[in-house]
Amino acid sequence: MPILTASRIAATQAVSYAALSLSCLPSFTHPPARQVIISFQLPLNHVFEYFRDRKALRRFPGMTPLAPFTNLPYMYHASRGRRYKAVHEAHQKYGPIVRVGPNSVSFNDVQAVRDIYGHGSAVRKDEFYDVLSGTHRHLADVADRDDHSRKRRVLAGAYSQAGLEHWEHIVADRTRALVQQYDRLCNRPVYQCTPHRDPHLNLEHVKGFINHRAWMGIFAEDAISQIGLSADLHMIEAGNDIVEVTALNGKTSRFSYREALWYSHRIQSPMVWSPKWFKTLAQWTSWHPWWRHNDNYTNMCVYFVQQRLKRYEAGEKLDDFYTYLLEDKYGSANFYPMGELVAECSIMCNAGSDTTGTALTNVLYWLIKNMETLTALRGEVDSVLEPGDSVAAYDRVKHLPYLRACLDESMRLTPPNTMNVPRLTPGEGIEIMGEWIPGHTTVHSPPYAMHRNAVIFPDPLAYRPERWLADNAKDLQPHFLTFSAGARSCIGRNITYLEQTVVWATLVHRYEFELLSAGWELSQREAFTCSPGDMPVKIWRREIPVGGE
Ligand code: HEM
Repeated sequence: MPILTASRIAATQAVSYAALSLSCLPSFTHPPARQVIISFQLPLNHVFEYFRDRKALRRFPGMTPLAPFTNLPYMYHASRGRRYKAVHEAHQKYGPIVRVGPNSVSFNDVQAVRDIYGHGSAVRKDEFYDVLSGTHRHLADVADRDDHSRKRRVLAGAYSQAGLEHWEHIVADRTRALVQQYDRLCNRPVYQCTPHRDPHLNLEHVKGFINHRAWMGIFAEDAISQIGLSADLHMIEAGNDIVEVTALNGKTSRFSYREALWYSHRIQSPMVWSPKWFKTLAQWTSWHPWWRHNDNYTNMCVYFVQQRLKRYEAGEKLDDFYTYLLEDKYGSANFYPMGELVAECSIMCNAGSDTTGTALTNVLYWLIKNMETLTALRGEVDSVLEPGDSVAAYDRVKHLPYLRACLDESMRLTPPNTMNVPRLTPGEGIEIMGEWIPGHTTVHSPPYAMHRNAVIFPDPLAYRPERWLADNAKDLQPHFLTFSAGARSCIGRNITYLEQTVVWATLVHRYEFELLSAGWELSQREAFTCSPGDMPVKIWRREIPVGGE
């Protein structure tokens, strides 16, 4: 712990008296004058806390000069969708430990990943999750360890590698529907915008192209609704992700699943980085139309669960995630409250669609930009599939090393989850990277920056799947933070690999692709996850060589 010097104590006391004198303003002060004084008091308190430095965090460089005083710079970058880049740039400039807010420190080092996220670490989920949670906690936002273990045990079978056989046929079926659409669009390409539309794109100019971003979002949403709740939304067949939902008040509405999720992320993601202010800021911005999307998303989850419960009560035997939630392994009802069932639906439809849709989009971008890689991948896929196979059988492609390396390399360069997933140090404090961090401090590691460490990933900006096949490939894993790490890492990673593997083996086997132009770049914008913008792609059927011709 740091030792206070005499000069530091004097400075601390001086600021302390200034702040104290303001907070003890006599009640007879004229109201407007009082407001003016209070508006000065707020920033002064921040300055006071900075010099007081109770937690000795002043030893770490600030992400910006203002960051040690206020969360505003972090929130500002979040509102512009480039928080992850600002953190990366700060680490490049100042080193592996950077203070990103008055009570928030980012650690860009694998030792920190072990200390913060590792099994056995005493940190817990940050207040960030508390303010975002609803009446009931779900698997991702529950802070209590026992409650988390209980939830994770209940769902473990559904998410396990062995459990994948239950979902393979759904993924194959949805991929088949996608192929039917892409076959149709080969002849008559139709460009559809999504919430990720790029304002700089001249839409006239993209005639003859499909929006691959939109289709990957639709695929992921359709697949997870079916895997999770047996909800046959058939969005791929419809060619859009419009859901029709009856809310508890009996009102029926139609809206885009993706829009509901995306705009509710957009409105919440900047303000949540100041958890103490979140509720106030939400109230102040309650007029904003994006909050309506948040309501839509909640209504959608409630509706999905109601529909699923109706089928359960009618005695229908279904095979989906909800079977695990509704009954134990002996078939006895679990009787979870409705709020908990809705909360689990919310995380499943969110984490299970947004991230995978993003990952599926990014892979194609990197493959088209690196044609020799695409050719090598095709060679591998063609070697195990027949020319006439319209959908890749998972059994044939699940162990293809180059395919897996292509997926991992895309998720390294463009991790769908760029967020520094925040954790709170325990009351007694902990040591991170050899530094003592006092209790109740927000700590985290940045995937985007970790994945650009040139020592671990030489030539870090190059898309080079071969690095995942090299002799030292195992050593890269602890630096790969796409799915976070430890006991709270992603439980859905087997599901997303299943989806990505089948979709990409199928698509590279069947189609050729072209971007709008050689220099065209895919935009990325972070809300909670980092979402690619719309992606115009020209597709056409391949002439598949028969018998190794
Ligand atoms: C490329 C795809 C995916 C990525 C990049 C990803 C990433 C992550 C990350 C970084 C976390 C930790 C979040 C935190 O600590 O706040 C997480 C947790 C979680 N993910 Fe995923 N995920 C993906 C796919 C999925 C899928 C397909 C599902 C569901 C079907 C899913 C469900 C979950 C759940 C329930 C948690 C909470 C786990 C816990 O706290 O025990 N994810 N994911």
